[in-house]
Amino acid sequence: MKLFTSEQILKIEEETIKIEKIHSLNLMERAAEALKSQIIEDYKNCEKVFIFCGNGNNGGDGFALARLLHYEFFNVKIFCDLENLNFKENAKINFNDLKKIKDISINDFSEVEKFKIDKNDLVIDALFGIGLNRKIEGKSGELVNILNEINAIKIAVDIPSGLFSDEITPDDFIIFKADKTVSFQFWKKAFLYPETGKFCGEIKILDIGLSHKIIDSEISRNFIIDDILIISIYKKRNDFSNKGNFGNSVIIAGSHGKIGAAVLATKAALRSGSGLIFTISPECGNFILQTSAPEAMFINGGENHITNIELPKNAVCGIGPGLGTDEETEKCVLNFLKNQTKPLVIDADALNIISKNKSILKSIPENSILTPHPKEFERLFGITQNSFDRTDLALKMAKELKLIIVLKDHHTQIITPQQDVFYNITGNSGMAKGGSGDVLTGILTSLLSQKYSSKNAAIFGVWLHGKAGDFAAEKSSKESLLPVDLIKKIGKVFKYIQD
Ligand SMILES: NC(=O)C1=CN([C@@H]2O[C@H](COP(=O)(O)OP(=O)(O)OC[C@H]3O[C@@H](n4cnc5c(N)ncnc54)[C@H](OP(=O)(O)O)[C@@H]3O)[C@@H](O)[C@H]2O)[C@H](O)CC1
Ligand SMILES: [K+]
Repeated sequence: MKLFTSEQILKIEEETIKIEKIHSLNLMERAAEALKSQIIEDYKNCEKVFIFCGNGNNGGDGFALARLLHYEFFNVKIFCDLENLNFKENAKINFNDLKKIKDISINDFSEVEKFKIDKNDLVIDALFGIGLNRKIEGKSGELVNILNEINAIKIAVDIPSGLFSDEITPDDFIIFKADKTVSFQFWKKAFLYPETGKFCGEIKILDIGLSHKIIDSEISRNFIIDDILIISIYKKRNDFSNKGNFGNSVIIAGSHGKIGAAVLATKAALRSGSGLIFTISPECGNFILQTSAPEAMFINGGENHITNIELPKNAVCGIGPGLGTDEETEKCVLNFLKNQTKPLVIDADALNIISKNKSILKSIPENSILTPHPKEFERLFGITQNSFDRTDLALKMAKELKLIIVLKDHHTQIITPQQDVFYNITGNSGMAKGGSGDVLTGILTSLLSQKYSSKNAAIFGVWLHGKAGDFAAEKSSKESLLPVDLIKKIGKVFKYIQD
């Protein structure tokens, strides 16, 4: 799914109106209908609904929703700025329609504290949408501050009021804190970054029937990884095949005390479809690896840490988990990287070694996949002001070095040398634990060895890793989820794609 800026969304909206020969009011009605259905689905037993409306089209959505919910027997109360009824056209039409319904009370923002709002009531924010262009101040600002203190179920229409859709919102802005954001047709960039996403709660995207023809022709370099994209990437296994058809994955990982990282990466690679798996690890891990992952072949790379890397034929490598940064390992890894010609997966301590020897970056084979978490990224490429800027710097580095950067975060991004950004929306906070990254390295190496392009391996692997985490968390809980649980769910994810 493409990710658009607010300007592009407006354009798509206008062109849909033109080619479908409809009035913009129809789109507002569709939006309100979709909102109503979602609220009935999620909160049908909720009695009181408090809707707060601004003067633009976001407010118009709120007025139209109030009318529709009233006809569904909800007790609806509307709040707007009665001292400034300077509405945009469609908001005005819906406001006037609402005034005709005598059972809906219309109140001024300043009256909110006269009402008893219960924890099971709905507070709906339709103050500002993607048209926000400055800080919320004055009466609306005071209102948002009050709403943020109320204990109720809080829903934002399209985007929490006060957030910019496409860029970082300054720290001093007043922003509605939603439990759920019900947004129209597209994800917005603000939902995907930690600084702004924390205001959005759960995200629900509603189809309001904007023209697919227009959406397809509108160019974007930003994408949400959805099931449609994954199905288009997934390569069905040919029945007439043998282990030689699915590549040789080589996991280069582990050191004394960190053999677990090698085990996790190896097991994840085994579960992700590669034909043969080799693990290059120090001798101290031999018994552990052979016992816990007997399907993989052990190659001795040193005594207690890796000092020597000898690859089998046709190897596709993933290097880094648990290597440590011993001087000998550092020398060995740098020498190894210098001599590679095929794309490989580079993670964890291999990234830390590169950070200390940045000149090696230029020798890394094109289209290799680097998987830094924010700290590793900072060590590699420098500090940025915020996570939006981090994406920009990653784009620059991916282009300059011709590498795929997997920027690990709550919504991990896959950044390509061609300057595309793919945002992942699978995964959960239960995966924020040591060892999860090792599992990802195993999956990515395995996919790369099966001849997925680097870009597709990164997109597919990151999505698969998150989806496995979601399946695992469903079964137990985020707290108790372990990286080994992800590995156990990889099979279920493949089954999900095939069905
Ligand atoms: N995407 C779609 O296809 C549809 C979207 N809908 C809804 O429409 C809003 C966007 O509506 P819009 O009217 O463009 O914008 P807002 O409602 O967000 O804001 C209205 C105006 O408010 C002014 N503004 C901006 N920031 C502030 C502020 N901090 N304080 C006060 N006023 C502010 C600004 O006007 P100015 O002239 O003052 O600059 C805005 O124009 C979208 O989010 C959806 O909810 C449709 O209903 C369905 C189709
Ligand atoms: K809003």
